[in-house]
Amino acid sequence: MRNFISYKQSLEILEKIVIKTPPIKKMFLTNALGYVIAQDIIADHNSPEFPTSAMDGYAIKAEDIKKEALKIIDKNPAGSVVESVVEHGVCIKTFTGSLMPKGSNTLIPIENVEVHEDKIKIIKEVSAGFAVREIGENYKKGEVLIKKGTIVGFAEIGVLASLNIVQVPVFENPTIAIASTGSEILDLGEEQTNEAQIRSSNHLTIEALCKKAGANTLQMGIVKDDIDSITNLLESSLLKADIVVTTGGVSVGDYDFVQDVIKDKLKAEVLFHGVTIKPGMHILAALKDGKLIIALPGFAYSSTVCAILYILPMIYKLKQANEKLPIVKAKILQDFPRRMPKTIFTACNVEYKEGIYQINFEGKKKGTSAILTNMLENPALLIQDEDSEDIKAGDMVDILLLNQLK
Ligand SMILES: Nc1nc2c(c(=O)[nH]1)N[C@H]1C(S)=C(S)[C@@H](COP(=O)(O)OP(=O)(O)OC[C@H]3O[C@@H](n4cnc5c(N)ncnc54)[C@H](O)[C@@H]3O)O[C@H]1N2
Ligand code: MOO
Repeated sequence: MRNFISYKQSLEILEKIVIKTPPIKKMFLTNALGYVIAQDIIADHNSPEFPTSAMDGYAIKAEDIKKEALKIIDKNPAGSVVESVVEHGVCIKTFTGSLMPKGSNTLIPIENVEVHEDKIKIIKEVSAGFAVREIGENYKKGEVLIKKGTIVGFAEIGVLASLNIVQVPVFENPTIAIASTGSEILDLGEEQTNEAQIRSSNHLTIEALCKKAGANTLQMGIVKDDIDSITNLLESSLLKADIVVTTGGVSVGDYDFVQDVIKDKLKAEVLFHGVTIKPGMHILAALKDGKLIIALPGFAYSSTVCAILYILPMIYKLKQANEKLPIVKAKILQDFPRRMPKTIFTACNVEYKEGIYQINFEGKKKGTSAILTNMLENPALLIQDEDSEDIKAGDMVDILLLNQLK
């Protein structure tokens, strides 16, 4: 008899394991999108470095705001450094992005003045320091701007560019090898020769999930339920990848050989085989030569849910990203009794309405763990803990937002 463990225990085991992490490399800034920053990014200068005008207007001394007229003594376009100094009774025409001229501390916008020949008359006053961007307004020298572990997105690209960081230190993305097992499954385009054959979807669903999470993927192919073929497939996968994912062949059937290969042929260290979750109870995780093997059940919904619950967090861990599964609270719109003493993940529809997430089950099909179409459109997974009560309409529940997976 296998020893089934709880979902929580299975996560704790994976949290603790030590696997080889991919190395750090430098990437050209615009290619770094989606990678994880490998060190804190610290500002090496103040931004702006000098008081800078935030509007088009006239640089003045604040004390002159009530003066009858101020003489325009110079023009100060952005990108040049004006030599003239603002003394009492004068101003310098200054533009958005120009450095404030020496002696000035306030910018009076052009809308607030009347110009008479070489003089301005202030018709609407502003407070001292108006429209002046102070030194370090954006960031100060020594400030940690981007933390190690952050995924590079559009804002990070912009901030790195402003720091003139051309080569960004990032963690190499992990490589996931995906292998599908099953004598009945056919790859895309492969000719069907009997009625019992079905198209394999698992390998492509898992590849899509892994790629979206930023991992490199290797399709290792589809093999029949045969010990030697599965052994070869796993051995070659382990040489090439950080994590090897298989689907099929992990339950109790006569032809479920994946578990035998992992345990008896590869002699891998089994971390767990069997978790009290629905779907995915037969999941097996093992370590071999510092690499992780995760064998998922064959059913399409089971393997997809398990890939989300187990593979994605491992990718985040290997990439060393500060990333978590998007689990939020939602209001459930119908009663939902507890079906079994397991952690259950049920596909539902999610909508953001009246300031909260709301879930319903309209159009969701009931049946086995083969139903992947329940994950189309605006899906989420309702999470029922192992020791939870029956859910009542209107309760706030935990859901995993599938369209917000990284
Ligand atoms: N007597 C028992 N039978 C089953 C049990 C059990 O505890 N006792 N568990 C059931 C559960 S739960 C699951 S989940 C499945 C898992 O079985 P396996 O991991 O061994 O998977 P297979 O038997 O190989 O396949 C299951 C199902 O999925 C289809 N499949 C397989 N590969 C793919 C693929 N790449 N793409 C799409 N679909 C695939 C396969 O044709 C089967 O229909 O076992 C239950 N049985
Ligand atoms: O493990 Mo199965 O995936 O529970 O249906």
